[in-house]
Amino acid sequence: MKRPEKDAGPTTGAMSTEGTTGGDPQALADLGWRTFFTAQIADETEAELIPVRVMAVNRNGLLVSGAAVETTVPPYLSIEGSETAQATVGDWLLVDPDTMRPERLLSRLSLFKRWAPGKGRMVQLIAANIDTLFVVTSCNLDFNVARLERYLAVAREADVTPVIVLTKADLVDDVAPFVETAAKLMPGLEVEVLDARDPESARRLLPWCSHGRTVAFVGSSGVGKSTLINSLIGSERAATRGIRENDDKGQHTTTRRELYRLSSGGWLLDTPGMRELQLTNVKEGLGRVFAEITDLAKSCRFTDCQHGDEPDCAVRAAIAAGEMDAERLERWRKLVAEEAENSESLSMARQRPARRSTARPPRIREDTDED
Ligand SMILES: Nc1nc2c(ncn2[C@@H]2O[C@H](COP(=O)(O)OP(=O)(O)OP(=O)(O)O)[C@@H](O)[C@H]2O)c(=O)[nH]1
Ligand SMILES: [Zn+2]
Repeated sequence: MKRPEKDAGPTTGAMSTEGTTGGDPQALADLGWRTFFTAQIADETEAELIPVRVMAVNRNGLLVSGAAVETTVPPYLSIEGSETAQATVGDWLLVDPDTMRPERLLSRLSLFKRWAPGKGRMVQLIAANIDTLFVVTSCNLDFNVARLERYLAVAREADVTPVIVLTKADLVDDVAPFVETAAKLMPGLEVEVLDARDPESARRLLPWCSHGRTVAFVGSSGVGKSTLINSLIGSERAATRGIRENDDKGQHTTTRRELYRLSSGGWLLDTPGMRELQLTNVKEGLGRVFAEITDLAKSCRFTDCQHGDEPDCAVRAAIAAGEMDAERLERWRKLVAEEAENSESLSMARQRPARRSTARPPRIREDTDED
């Protein structure tokens, strides 16, 4: 199926919502609705349904918001056995206005998921319809290009635009080498550098956090994510503290994952799953991050060239000519190997349990509090 065009750019202003009857178009646009979703409404019957966004996944249902609607609806379960069979936080659903049952899950702009081994668990959905992933690292000890490339690959695999955020700019004499190194890690990559403690400097992230846009943060502990999030959430900062305190004490929380409103009109998706993004099944993402290697490899003599000692290797020729960094190739090699090993060990772990009938759809499981 051909996907409708996504709306482009971080600073896109008003988003069209014509074609829905789910209430005030502006209220829907505020929640992140855009033409990509409108275009999926098939017919008049579907136009009668109410579009709602999943704000949190609870044990007993989905907390959803729409235009003048905020309620809990039963879990969405489709008969199709695929990753579209369940709704996750950030998803858009069409619900029946009379029964308030979810009737349809709309195609996603992006999807973070992870593969889990054992007990028939396969795909765990983490979050849908995130526009921007802020990959946070500090301009000091935490700065590690291979780790950044790993996050970038996971973001690109999920169809999310990553933005590198370099914090602790105040602790180094010269930020230029960090910015320069980071910017080269992926074609078109944007890099922001700031002191996360300064609320004025956190404003640098606002272009991605405008009305209806959804963002998430990843990065090692202590790099400044919470500090930045508190600046962006503004008056609603207590909400974030709330989940953190609950998580830290391991308390049972009914809404473990949620979308938070940012003072700029955007949404922050902050979930434990986001903080544990893994390098599995991200072959395509790696190809996009290391686009120059993927491109050069097309000119290697052998289609399966490993860019080692094969003759007529275009990648090694580029390194010899000083057009490419040998260390970059080395990191690519390691990440590809790591990705293959992780993905392989997961698929082995999945095959180990007694085989089920092939007629049965793959099981999809949300990550719940037992994890
Ligand atoms: N000097 C300086 N300190 C910072 C900056 N950003 C964060 N810090 C400090 O670093 C410490 C850790 O910041 P947090 O915002 O808690 O880091 P985090 O990424 O949320 O860490 P986790 O919650 O463990 O994931 C705090 O004491 C912050 O005040 C910065 O840009 N400059
Ligand atoms: Zn080659």
